[in-house]
Amino acid sequence: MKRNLDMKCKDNFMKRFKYYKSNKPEPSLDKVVRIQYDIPIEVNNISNVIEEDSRTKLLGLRNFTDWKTYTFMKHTGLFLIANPFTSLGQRYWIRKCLEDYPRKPNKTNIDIEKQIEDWWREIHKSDELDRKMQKKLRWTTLGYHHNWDTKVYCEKNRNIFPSELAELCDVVAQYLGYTNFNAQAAIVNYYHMGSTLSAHTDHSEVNLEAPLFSFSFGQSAIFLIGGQEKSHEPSAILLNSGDILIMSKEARLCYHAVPKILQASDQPWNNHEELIQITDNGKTKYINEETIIKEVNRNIDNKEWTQFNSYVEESRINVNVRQVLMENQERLDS
Ligand SMILES: O=C(O)CCC(=O)C(=O)O
Ligand SMILES: [Fe+2]
Repeated sequence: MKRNLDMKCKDNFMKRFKYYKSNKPEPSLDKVVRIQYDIPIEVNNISNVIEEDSRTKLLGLRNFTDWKTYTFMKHTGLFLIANPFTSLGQRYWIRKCLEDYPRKPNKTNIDIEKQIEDWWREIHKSDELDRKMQKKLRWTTLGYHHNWDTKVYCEKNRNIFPSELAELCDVVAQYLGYTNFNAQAAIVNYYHMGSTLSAHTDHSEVNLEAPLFSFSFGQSAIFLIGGQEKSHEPSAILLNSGDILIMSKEARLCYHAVPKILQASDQPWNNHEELIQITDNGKTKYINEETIIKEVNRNIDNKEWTQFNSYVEESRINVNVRQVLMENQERLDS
């Protein structure tokens, strides 16, 4: 009994999780690392001088020179790129996560209850939005589908990974000096205002050396990251729309969680000066240029954008991308 109590006391992660999850009383944000306002003492602003990549424009990103990148003193291998997306870029990615990614053959949490071919179309098929079905979507998996029971990936449970998301990860990986990153699996998480994600580590991938890329859109979140044991006191970081978090090296296998979703202080997806048409731009690795130009630019039209806007006004979307295989490995069974 006593031992049990001691063990529980050592779970500093859980203690923090409960503190930030609480609604009554609301947690203080004083100790949350918030890079939005000024540079807190816990982080270092690193400047990465790297040649521009012509693909940034196509993917809704600003030029590398405008990116603000931070490392964390207490968390080696953890990087935060503060929203490098333009407003139009955010709109494009939010729309992809809602309209395209939950579509079959991709898997969603709704599958066990009902197979829905096209979730976004389904919830909008009558004049009135199906709010119940809208709220039901909690995750979608892409590429190698994460198996939530066995935690094992397999070839039979794999679909083509979206080319635009592979291209986006390739650009961010190159920016950080990872020249061989290959996006092969993703979980898209959908959070509503009361949603949480409990403490876990992501260790199903064969390749645990490759970094993990996490993109956040819509409402904000308190993100907790600790060490490889739950006894480590975690840090709380505010993640805003457009932020990219990279878990690499020591941070790759650390416990993390989302105890709270917070109302965003602004809407970077609705900054009208940044809704500027993109044009032809040079070499790409995976995507078809014409397609992406068309798909990005149609979001300038506020009418086309309305339904997606309503969704992100009360939800957060997180896209969590991993490389599964070792370098030069083509399949799990090879
Ligand atoms: O929503 C987040 O920021 C984290 C999601 C996550 O950790 C995961 O999908 O494994
Ligand atoms: Fe995770």
